Parts: sequence; C-alpha cells; structure tokens
Amino acid sequence: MAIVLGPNRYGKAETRVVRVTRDGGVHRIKDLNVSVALSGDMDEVHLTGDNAAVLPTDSQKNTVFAFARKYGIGEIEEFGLLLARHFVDSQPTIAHARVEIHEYGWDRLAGPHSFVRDGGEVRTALVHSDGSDGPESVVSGLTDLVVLNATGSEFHGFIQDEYTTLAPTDDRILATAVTAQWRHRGTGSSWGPSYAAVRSCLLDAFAGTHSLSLQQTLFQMGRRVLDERPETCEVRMSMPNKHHFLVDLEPFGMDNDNEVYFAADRPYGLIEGTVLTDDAPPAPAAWN
Ligand SMILES: O=c1[nH]c(=O)c2[nH]c(=O)[nH]c2[nH]1
Repeated sequence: MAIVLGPNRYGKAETRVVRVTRDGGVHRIKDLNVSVALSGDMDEVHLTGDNAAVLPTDSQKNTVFAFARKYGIGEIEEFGLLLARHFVDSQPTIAHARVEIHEYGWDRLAGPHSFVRDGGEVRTALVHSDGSDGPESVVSGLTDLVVLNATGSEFHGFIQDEYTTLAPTDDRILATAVTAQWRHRGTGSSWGPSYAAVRSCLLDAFAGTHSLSLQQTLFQMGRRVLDERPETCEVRMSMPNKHHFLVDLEPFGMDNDNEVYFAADRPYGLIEGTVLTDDAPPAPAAWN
C-alpha cells in the first residue's frame, strides 16, 4: 500500500483590510475579510519540506494590503479577480487561486467621515482563477439576510409517524436568515447593480410567496433570481427555519389568536437547496 498526497491548498485566511478613500474632505470606507487559498506544484513542500514553490501566506496577506492601496477597492468580485489572477500569473508554481471575500457594510453618519456598521447582511464573493488566460468562475452572495413574514405561511400535509407531535397550521410566522450564493455565467457582470438586483429578487420572492413550506419559498426565491437575472445560472441557498411558536396563554385565562410567539433559537430546521437553469454549464469547482 502506498500513501500519496491528495488534494491540497494553502493561503492566508481572513485578512481584515479596511480601505479609506479620501474624496476631498469626504471619506469612503470598504471593510473586507479576504481569504486566499492557492494550489499548484505543492508536492515537494508536503513530501520533503522543500519550500521553493511556496509563496508565503504572509506575502499573500501583504499583497491584499498593497493592492488595496494601489488599485483601491471597488466591487469585491473585481478585487477578488485582481488578486486571484495576480497570484497565478506572477508565480509559475501556482496554478490555481481561490479568493473569498466578505464585505461588511457601513452607513454614513452626519459629517464627512463618520460611519455606523449597518448590522445587516454580509455581502460575499468567491472567485476561482487559473490565471487571466485560464478558466475562471465568480460566485456572488450574501449571508445573514434576516427576513420574516408575519402571516402568509402554512405547513400541513406532512408525514405523521409515531413521533410526530407538530400540529398542522394554515397560519404561522415564517422567518429565516438567508445565506445565498449565485454563480455568474461569466466574469464580466456589472457586479454592483447585479448584486442589488439579485438581493431585491430574493426579498421580493420571499415577501410575495404564499408559503406552503420553507422549501417551496426557497425554490421561488432561486427561480426569481434566475428568471430576472440572465447573468446568473445557479443559486444555492441555506435557510434556517427560525421557529416562532405560539405561546399557550390559556393558563392565564387569555386567548392567543396568533399574537404572542416564543422565538426559539435552537434547534432549527435547516433548509438547503440549489436552483439552476437547465443550460447551466457544470462547474462544481466554482463552489469549492
Ligand atoms: O417549512 C417547513 N419545512 C419543513 O420541512 C418543516 N419541518 C417542520 O417541523 N417544520 C417545517 N417547516
């Protein structure tokens, strides 16, 4: 039996870079968490400890800061492509770069240089590149988009086995924290407008779907994105069912006509799914 090296990658994870742009007296900020993972001719470093092919993760971190200074930070997909292409194009031993970026939003306060963290969802981008001449993919996304429908949600008709106690309902709260990622067909989308439009599709479909299950809502959300945004071809979503249980107020002589709920934080149902167009080119590596 021989023991061999399997798939591997390495890089600097979670470089937190904040870029301030001074526009006269008015400041703008971009606040990112950048994770780089590189792969290529890395047999020797694993098998013998010869580091000749290794671009240190420390240099990768420095590159993130240097590029923020040199090029500024626009849309995160663009910044990710810039970094990924640089690592592969500049280093013969690096064949593939994966750059994942999370962007934290800041809202402007009164005055030209004060901000408050928006506290809402986090915008994400996942870029893979084999260099400027090679295959590339871009997946945009968001996490923690917390939404709630106070009515318009039912759940009934499910399996009843010997352990089922859940009562069927034709009126419940439906709440979730959406994590969604959508794959672009190419690498030339208008990243900012596309992000805003996809986000609206997700929200509109969540609000506009009379839900018979969170699974059905998930599919409608993905479908809305693919219907309206031709630059996308696949949407993956992960949505915890943030259960809201009606509180029994009878012991206190009170009724409860869908007015008082207990918001449980765990356990939660976790509903996950992929929605894609039937012409979506297969790209499993785009999600790695
Ligand atoms: O929308 C739902 N889907 C489920 O699969 C499920 N299971 C459950 O207990 N409640 C719900 N709600």
